[in-house]
Amino acid sequence: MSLRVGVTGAEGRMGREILQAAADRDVDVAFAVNRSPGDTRVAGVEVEDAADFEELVGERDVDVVVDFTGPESSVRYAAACAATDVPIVVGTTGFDEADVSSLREAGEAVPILLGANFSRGVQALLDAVESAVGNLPSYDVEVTETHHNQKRDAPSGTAKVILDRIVETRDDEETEYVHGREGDQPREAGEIGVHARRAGDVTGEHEVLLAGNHEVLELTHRAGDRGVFAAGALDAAAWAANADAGFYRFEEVASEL
Ligand SMILES: NC(=O)C1=CN([C@@H]2O[C@H](COP(=O)(O)OP(=O)(O)OC[C@H]3O[C@@H](n4cnc5c(N)ncnc54)[C@H](OP(=O)(O)O)[C@@H]3O)[C@@H](O)[C@H]2O)C=CC1
Ligand SMILES: O=C(O)C1=N[C@H](C(=O)O)C[C@H](O)C1
Repeated sequence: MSLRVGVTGAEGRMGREILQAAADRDVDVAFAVNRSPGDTRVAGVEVEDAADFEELVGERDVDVVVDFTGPESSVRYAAACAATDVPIVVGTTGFDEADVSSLREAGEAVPILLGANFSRGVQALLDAVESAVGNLPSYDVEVTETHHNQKRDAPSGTAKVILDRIVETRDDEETEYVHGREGDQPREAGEIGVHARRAGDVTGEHEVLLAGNHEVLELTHRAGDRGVFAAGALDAAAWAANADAGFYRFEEVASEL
């Protein structure tokens, strides 16, 4: 039987990609919602009002919800999923610690799968970063991300996951993030520079630069199309639909998909 998904943020950049990818791979759409639904259909699917999410997720036959919206709504949708026993894959970024605690709490009732980047290439980038940082412990590290001019959160969710991986690998309590630099600000030991650029319609780029000992290593991922995120999110949805309740991160389960 084919997977039945509920889609939030259906008229957003990612919501549209998810609905198109669902149509392309014969995934059924139980419902699609947007905060301010327009009159048009997206990939042949009628878009309903996100105000009715709690009713729709309880009443429609849905295996898993796929959510790319904003932190407030994702927390609300995850709580409604927990109350109705429906797993949810969350692609939204920009959460604060309280939001993540709320998502974890929802994970006590249903599978909650959080992924800041559903591309396969970024999962490989994380492994490459771990290897490079582990092998070059004394090198300076700078992380730069570039996105389209409509992106709200900075640094990107992916950059934060990359930073977490660097810090876990270094295991150095002195590490401090420096977001951009200005004025008289020489580099301190233990610093990791973090740079967020916003321009045009760039889909998403992440670069990790390691420099020391008269050499430079650059590890870069560029997404050419949002379809890579949608494909990974639907793979994750198929996994989450059959998982046990719990709070999962995409980078922990990606190799199983
Ligand atoms: N994990 C991954 O692989 C990826 C993650 N993302 C993340 O997904 C999220 C959405 O990105 P994108 O599609 O580009 O954004 P868009 O702004 O294009 O779309 C977001 C959609 O969700 C709705 N929405 C936004 N914020 C809220 C909110 N607070 N409450 C309710 N509805 C909301 C909007 O509806 P309305 O227009 O009515 O407000 C809109 O339709 C971002 O956090 C982004 O960083 C993006 C790409 C890949
Ligand atoms: O907002 C985006 O567009 C993207 N957001 C994600 C993030 O914040 O890391 C993933 C991707 O880079 C595109």
